[in-house]
Amino acid sequence: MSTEPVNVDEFEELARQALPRMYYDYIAGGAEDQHTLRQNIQAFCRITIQPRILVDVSKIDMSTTILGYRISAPIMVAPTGSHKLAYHEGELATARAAAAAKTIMVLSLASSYSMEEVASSCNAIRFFQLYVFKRRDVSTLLVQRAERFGYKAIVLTADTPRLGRREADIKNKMIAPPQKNLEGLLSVKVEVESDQGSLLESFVNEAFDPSLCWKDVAWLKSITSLPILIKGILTHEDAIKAVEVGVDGIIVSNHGARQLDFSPATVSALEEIVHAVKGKVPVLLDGGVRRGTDIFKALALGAQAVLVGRPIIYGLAAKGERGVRTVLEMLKNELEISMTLSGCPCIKDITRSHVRTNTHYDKLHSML
Ligand SMILES: Cc1cc2nc3c(=O)[nH]c(=O)nc-3n(C[C@H](O)[C@H](O)[C@H](O)COP(=O)(O)O)c2cc1C
Ligand SMILES: CC(C)CC(=O)C(=O)O
Repeated sequence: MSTEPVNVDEFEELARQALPRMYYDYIAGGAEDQHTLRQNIQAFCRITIQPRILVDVSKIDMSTTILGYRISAPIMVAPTGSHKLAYHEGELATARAAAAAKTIMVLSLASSYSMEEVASSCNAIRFFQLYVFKRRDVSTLLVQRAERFGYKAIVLTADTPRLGRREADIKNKMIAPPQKNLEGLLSVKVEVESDQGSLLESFVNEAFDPSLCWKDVAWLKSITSLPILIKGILTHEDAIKAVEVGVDGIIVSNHGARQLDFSPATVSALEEIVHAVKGKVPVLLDGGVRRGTDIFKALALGAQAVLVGRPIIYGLAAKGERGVRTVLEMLKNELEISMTLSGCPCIKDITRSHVRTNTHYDKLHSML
């Protein structure tokens, strides 16, 4: 029997075997009771796909355009920090795999390799994810470097005024991994007692700016000409505000359930956000995407693309660059078969009527 993984979930077990416990727990874990972590996956399971038959599906075109950039399929690499914890070539390997898959990589500010090193290692289309520090001058400098080194958009992560309570990291006394982008600018070392729990949490709580608010989007716009996406939107109220302050895109995200436990599963928040946005800016989604059918469902509910977080790191930990390539290929292949079997030759053919959410079934059951 082959031990090669046949789906994305199987990479998680390989990664678990390959990684020191502290790192695996950090990557896999969510906040507190991890309720939202489970719901991110389960909410997809409550949606059914309504296939159409007798459609010519001899050619399937998964390509799409995000902020004017053509990608081979609506599957992007989510920003996740510290890829060297998983594999020595870290984000350099991830970026090469994203380039091979002809998709967009969102590089985390908290990357192990610097944004300049990643830029020169591949020709992937790259966006840069930003955290705003109390030291605004540092964030400004990072944005300017990203623009200079060919990053095509800024993804402002807005759900992290402080770090969520990740109990495994507290128990493991998770380290604060080095962040190459901050070298010479900001130290990740914090003054704490040695038995005080997660050092990453201490760093974030000391360095990130919890006063960041809507008016600061104007500040961000004043320091860059790049398009700005806001990551971490979960309500229609905030989606409307984001459009009002003039962002160029929205990422529906609960940070992989690592911040506020009991925040909604992202796919269950998607539709109200799509309705609120009324097509004015693209809406993307991340959280719990593990199958091509998940991607199909998110697109049917109005997302323009999805981003994938943990599976990319699991691929990296298990098999380096080849692992990330395989993860992206698996998701693409699965999306292709989902589109074929549901009668959708192109991305635009996937519509709201191709899925049902469980509310339909609840209604049906109450009628029976
Ligand atoms: C190990 C890890 C590190 C992360 N680091 C960042 C980060 O630096 N910036 C950020 O905006 N989001 C970060 N995220 C959140 C991801 O961008 C994304 O929202 C989440 O992983 C999506 O859920 P999924 O892992 O179920 O695909 C991180 C997630 C993980 C698992
Ligand atoms: C806070 C960052 C350094 C990493 C992050 O966003 C995460 O661990 O979820």
